[in-house]
This record gives sequence, C-alpha cells and structure tokens, in this order.
Amino acid sequence: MNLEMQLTGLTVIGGGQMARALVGGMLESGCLKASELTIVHKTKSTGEWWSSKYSECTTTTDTVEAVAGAKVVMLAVKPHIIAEVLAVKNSAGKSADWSGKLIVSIAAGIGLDKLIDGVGHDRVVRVMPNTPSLVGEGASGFCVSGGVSDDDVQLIETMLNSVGIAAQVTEPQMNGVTGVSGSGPAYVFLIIEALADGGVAAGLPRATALQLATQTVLGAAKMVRETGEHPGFLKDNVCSPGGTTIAAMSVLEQNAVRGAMIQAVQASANRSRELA
Ligand SMILES: NC(=O)C1=CN([C@@H]2O[C@H](COP(=O)(O)OP(=O)(O)OC[C@H]3O[C@@H](n4cnc5c(N)ncnc54)[C@H](OP(=O)(O)O)[C@@H]3O)[C@@H](O)[C@H]2O)C=CC1
Ligand SMILES: O=C(O)[C@@H]1CCC=N1
Repeated sequence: MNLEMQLTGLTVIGGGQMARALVGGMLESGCLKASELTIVHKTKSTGEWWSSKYSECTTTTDTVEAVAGAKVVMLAVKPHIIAEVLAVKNSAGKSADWSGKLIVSIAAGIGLDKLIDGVGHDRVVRVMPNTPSLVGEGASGFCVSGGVSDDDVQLIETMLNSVGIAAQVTEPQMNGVTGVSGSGPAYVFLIIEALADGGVAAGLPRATALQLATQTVLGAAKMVRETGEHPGFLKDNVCSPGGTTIAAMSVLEQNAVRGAMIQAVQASANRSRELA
C-alpha cells in the first residue's frame, strides 16, 4: 500500500457491525492507521471493544469534538439515528461543525439530499458496503454529490478497494446495490447453512458438511470471477445428462429458488427506497 494514499483523520460515528467490518478491513489492509481513527460510540462496551482491538485508536462519546478533529467523517449508525446524529449538540449546547469535512454515510436508504441538509454542504458521499469487507472481499457501491472533488473520489475508491471492490453508481442505483451486495452476504450465508443442512440430512458429519458447503460457494464464486464465463454455462458443465445435478436442479426450479432470489433482491431494494 502506497503510504501517500493513507487516510488521515477519520472519525467514525457508530462502532457497530458494519463499522467493524469496513474500518476493521481498512486497518488490516494498511489503508488506515489506528492512530488516525476516532470512533464515536454510545455504549461503553463498544468503546472498549475498539480500544482493546486497536489500542492506538481514539474512542469517545463526544460527537461534536470528534467531528471537529476530523478530515473525513463516516456516519455508521442505523438509518433512523442519522437525523439525531446530524443535529447533535454537546452539553454546552454547541452543534457539530461539519464544514470542510468529507462526509461519508453508509446508512441504507438515507439520500444525499437529507445528508446535505443535515451537514449544510454538498461534499457528501453515500456508500453501500458489505460485511465481507472484514476479510478483504467486500463489494461496495457509492454515489457522490456535487461538492465532491476528483481527489475525494480517489480517496473513497482507495478506502473501498483496500477491502474489496467498489463501483460508482447513480443515486437511484444505490437501492439495487443494497439489494444485491449490501444485503447479499446474508442470502449467501443462508445458502451455505442450507447446503450444510442438506449434507447432514444425507448423512455427513455437521463439520464436514459445513466445510464442503463453504468451499463450494467460495470455489464457484471464484470460477465465475476468474473464468469470466456466464454462470449458466458453468452450471451446464456440472449437469451430466441423466446425472445427479440435473435431478437437483429440477428440484430447485420446482421450488422457484431463482424467482425467490430475484424477489429477495427486489424486496431489499424496495425497503432501501422506503427508508428514504
Ligand atoms: N450490517 C450490514 O451488513 C450493513 C449495514 N449498513 C449500514 O450500516 C449502518 C450501521 O449498521 P450496523 O453496523 O449493522 O448496525 P449496528 O447496530 O451494529 O451499529 C450501529 C451502531 O450505532 C451506534 N450508535 C447509535 N446511536 C449512536 C449515537 N448517537 N452516537 C454514536 N453511535 C451511535 C451504536 O453504538 P453503541 O454500540 O455504542 O450503542 C451501534 O454500535 C446502518 O445504517 C446500515 O444501514 C450498510 C451495509 C451493510
Ligand atoms: O439490513 C440492512 O438494513 C443493512 C443494509 C444492507 C445490509 N444490512
């Protein structure tokens, strides 16, 4: 990692699951040093989790001060908390000063317009990351508002590429990104769990079934990525005439697994629209 591309002065508001995956992955990749990171938490145990895992990071409950010291502020709270965070005041009644900061929100469904209203400027980016960022295999989409410079876009791409891949999209397309890759890891975890259950039903020990199921999903994904072949073509290669796989495919089609997946992506994208 080129140290010139290192991120300095990052404040993350919200230290939950997604922050742990995304920021944890950035720290692992070397894109961010823990000494450059401030985590704003609400609950004591969350602050303790960060300081015990990354001893050089700063943890605080003072959002106003943490924003003041930042170059980049990431909003990593639940969507319904965003308005409260943007309007935060400290005990002396002072509001957070968001001016001059690059604002990066990972909250599902919260539009650029709401973020711009809240921070009072348009140097604002929306990112939809996913939890495999923690292991360097994230897939993120992002969109930007008018005040975001080319350098800012480069910084965002450096951050996101350090934990996987990133695609710049239009704001309406963020709902589709949420449906496919933001929520997607949950669908795949469900498939791995179900594959393993099937293995147990067929008499395999649980640990063996889970190991085989996990490696099968990983291997199949890698084949699609590395061969560049259409997944339908790769599927056909597994299906021997009159064989075992085509018997299984018939059951999947009878149970409308393909349609269920399409509808699941649409449901997530629709929910993302609703959250706005
Ligand atoms: N989980 C996922 O796979 C993905 C999530 N997202 C988005 O990421 C965001 C966070 O989701 P996720 O990490 O799953 O949720 P979590 O509930 O795990 O984390 C949210 C965190 O927000 C913190 N928080 C709440 N209020 C405040 C406050 N006033 N100041 C500071 N921190 C506060 C909580 O802190 P504390 O623990 O200190 O109480 C909590 O840890 C959401 O907007 C979601 O849409 C996007 C893509 C994928
Ligand atoms: O379920 C959610 O709302 C968040 C956003 C995408 C993944 N998790």
